[in-house]
Amino acid sequence: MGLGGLLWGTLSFFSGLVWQSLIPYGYTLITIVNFTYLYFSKKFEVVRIIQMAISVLLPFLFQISLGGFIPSGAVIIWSILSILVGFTFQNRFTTLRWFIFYLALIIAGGIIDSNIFLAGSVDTYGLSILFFTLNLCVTSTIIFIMFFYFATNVDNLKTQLETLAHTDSLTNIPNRRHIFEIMETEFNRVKRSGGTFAVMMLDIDHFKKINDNFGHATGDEVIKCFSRCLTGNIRNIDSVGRYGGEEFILFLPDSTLEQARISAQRINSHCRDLQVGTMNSPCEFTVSIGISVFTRTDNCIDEIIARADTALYQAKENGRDQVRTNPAV
Ligand SMILES: Nc1nc2c(ncn2[C@@H]2O[C@H](COP(=O)(O)OP(=O)(O)OP(=O)(O)O)[C@@H](O)[C@H]2O)c(=O)[nH]1
Repeated sequence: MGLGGLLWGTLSFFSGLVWQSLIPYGYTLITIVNFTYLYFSKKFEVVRIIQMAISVLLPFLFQISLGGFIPSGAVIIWSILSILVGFTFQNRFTTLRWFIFYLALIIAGGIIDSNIFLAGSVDTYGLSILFFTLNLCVTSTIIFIMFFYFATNVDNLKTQLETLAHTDSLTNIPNRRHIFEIMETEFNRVKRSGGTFAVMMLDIDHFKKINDNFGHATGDEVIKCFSRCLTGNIRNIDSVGRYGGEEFILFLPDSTLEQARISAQRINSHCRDLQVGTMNSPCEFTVSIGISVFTRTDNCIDEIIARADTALYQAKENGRDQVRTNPAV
């Protein structure tokens, strides 16, 4: 766009429109200053607004300086191009607002240029301006709708991809990466502002035997059943994620070791009552749970997870189907 301003300015300059050429040259200059400012300040929002504003307003100013729509018709295409480029670096509804602004300017410009209000009637020149305005509004709206539709599809695809990248496909709960992101954010918040949280590692006991005895499909059903049990037994501020295989992780904000232990025991005993239907006998399962809490000396979330993992290992070593904390309580 900056290059476009440079070309337009040069074209105008050598066509004898010396002072008018300052407007596109000004556009190029502001663009360079704006992007240099972005490079150093990283204030994307400010730069975005300035760039969209000059992209819509300066072509109109250039047009006025040339004497209206007819002598400068092509310039206005510059604006619609800038607005469409807006789709790539801002929200599509923000782009829509800029487009409505652009349409309002075109309509206002067309009406003023046609002289309809001053003259009280419209002559052949005025009529051609009004037709030109109508034509411009219709074609730019059609082009805008096409781009808006395309941008909507891209946005929907982006949302779907984000959901896929964050969700475990078997259980529909956050996957390992996403639960880590959640825990890391909360860890940083608690480290800075104070507070506490607990982390629970949960593992289905002898899951290999379930697979071997009942088949892989029943194994998958057990994982889903356990996942439902977890989501049904947590507060809405807690987060659950599939850590991998038959291992899950529960993140409990504002919880002490004792509170987390009570919650873990509830999950542990609830699992004993669960059954997954199979062709033969129902499949029952138990879980082992290890818990730890945030301490002020922790430097990263992995340290708390490692402690919970040690507690889980102890629960397994001690005969499974039980809850262990680290430190022990
Ligand atoms: N059905 C099914 N099995 C899985 C899935 N992910 C991992 N597994 C199986 O889970 C089993 C885990 O076995 P182990 O790590 O030995 O653990 P375990 O048998 O539960 O033994 P303990 O944890 O010591 O009680 C492995 O056989 C994996 O192949 C899955 O998504 N579905």
